Amino acid sequence: MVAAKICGLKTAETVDAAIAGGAFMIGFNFFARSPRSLSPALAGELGQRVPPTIARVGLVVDAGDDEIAAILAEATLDLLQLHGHETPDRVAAVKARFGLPVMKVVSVAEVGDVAAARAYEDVADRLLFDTKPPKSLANALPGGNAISFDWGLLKGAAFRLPWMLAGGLHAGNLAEAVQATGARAVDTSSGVEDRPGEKNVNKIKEFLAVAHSL
Ligand SMILES: O=C(O)c1ccccc1N[C@@H]1O[C@H](COP(=O)(O)O)[C@@H](O)[C@H]1O
Repeated sequence: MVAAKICGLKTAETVDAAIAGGAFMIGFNFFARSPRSLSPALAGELGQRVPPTIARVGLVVDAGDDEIAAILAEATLDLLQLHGHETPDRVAAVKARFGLPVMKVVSVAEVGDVAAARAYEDVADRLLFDTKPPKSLANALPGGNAISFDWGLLKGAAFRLPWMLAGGLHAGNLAEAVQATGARAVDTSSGVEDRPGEKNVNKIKEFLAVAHSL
């Protein structure tokens, strides 16, 4: 069984689908430019539907302390996903200031990017490997672009922290991605949508069923 996180949820119906399907984490996106972003107040409300066995993850991108504090004032979160260019020192500072575990996203395009994850092994609680947004993609988001990276780059890699795979994952490519990387946890956002920001409960269900079959 591969553990799965469903990210970018912003309705009760889709949160309930992720819970019913057995997601081990659900993600709320606070990056304002994303079609998946929601207000801290709505995340707080939706988070109350989530049982304590499932982690509520808050996704932020290069957020300052004030922004994170404003989110946490309205939404109870169990984990912060830092999806920007946060340095190891910044990761350590966020953990110390807010007392929450941190998952650092490492953006991957080439083998050196995977090696760069080592710098976070002493400060983060988890790593998440996602596709580096291609320069050729106008208005690319820092993540959530439905693009996979070369999974072979992770083959045989071992880390001192639990890690997850993300980037363009959907029910149709999940088995191959897991086989290629050895990932035991995966994350998706656009792979369970009909269009950017619009999740489909059947796709959520299907993605989770495939993950749990692996
Ligand atoms: O989904 C977004 O809009 C987003 C915006 C800014 C940073 C990260 C974002 N999404 C995260 O990116 C990965 C991969 O997403 P996808 O499956 O390729 O759509 C995942 O962690 C998303 O939560």
